[in-house]
Amino acid sequence: MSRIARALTVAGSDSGGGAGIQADLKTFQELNVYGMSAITAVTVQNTLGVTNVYPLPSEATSEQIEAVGSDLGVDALKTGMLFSADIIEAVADQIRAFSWTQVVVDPVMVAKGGASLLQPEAVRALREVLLPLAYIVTPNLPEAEVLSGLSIRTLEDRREAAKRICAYGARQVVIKGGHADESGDRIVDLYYDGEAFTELVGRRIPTRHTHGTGCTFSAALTAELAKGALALDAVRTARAFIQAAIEQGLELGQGHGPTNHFAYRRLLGASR
Ligand SMILES: Nc1ncnc2c1ncn2[C@@H]1O[C@H](COP(=O)(O)OP(=O)(O)OP(=O)(O)O)[C@@H](O)[C@H]1O
Ligand SMILES: Cc1ncc(CO)c(N)n1
Repeated sequence: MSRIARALTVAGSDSGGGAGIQADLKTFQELNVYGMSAITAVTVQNTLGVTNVYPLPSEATSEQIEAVGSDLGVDALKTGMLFSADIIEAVADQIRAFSWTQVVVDPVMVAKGGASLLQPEAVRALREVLLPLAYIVTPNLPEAEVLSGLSIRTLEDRREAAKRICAYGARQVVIKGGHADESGDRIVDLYYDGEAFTELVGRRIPTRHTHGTGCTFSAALTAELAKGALALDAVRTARAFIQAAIEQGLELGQGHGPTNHFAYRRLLGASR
């Protein structure tokens, strides 16, 4: 039997189970990848929002990465909520020490309800220390504005922002369109590989249950890279995964509920 692909998530814990480490591990499992985690912070969170954040010392994250990297091995990893510049530096040191290249950076900054998941003074470290190590970076529109320093209104602005983000050293970027024009009936995620743009157009699903969409999308992308997929193929699968997960929502909680991490498996089962 060939060895199972292994993915690591370096992110925060979401007690509500829809985002963060929990969403990542569920997604890895659904895509037949062995999942591991290095926790950066514990959030007190449900579908109504984040009520507290308890960051871990950066050594705790660093040691978790070292423990799994030196023993189980990592084919691809993603970063999510990193919270502080110290944690970003520690994660970057480990990525360099292991010479990992299949690195997805989801530059998580703010939770849906507005709680800060990244200290403002850590943005610079994210841009200057982590982006150069990223194989693919997956900002939403507000995050792309912060990283690029541009205000993004049109698709042309998005292209310019993607170019600037790649200029910081990221190999490829996907600027996600979830936050664009809420009334439109389509969503465009823009992929840029440093040379060419690809627009991934999908149907916007009218729902408030979109908690953890970004985490789930970047986790699916990481799982596909761990299995050896090419970048654009991995992006397409991740889109299909999140589309199904939003479409077949679970209707849980009183606020922004989680997506359905089982949905893609059911979709594949139905097409067989
Ligand atoms: N209502 C929707 N219908 C269909 N696809 C969606 C919808 N909302 C988001 N997506 C898709 O989900 C993925 C994540 O996009 P989004 O812009 O919501 O990320 P995010 O803001 O980082 O998410 P979060 O911070 O909640 O984890 C993208 O591929 C996007 O196209
Ligand atoms: C722990 C955590 N990471 C990321 C997000 C962004 O969705 C969240 N809400 N919580």
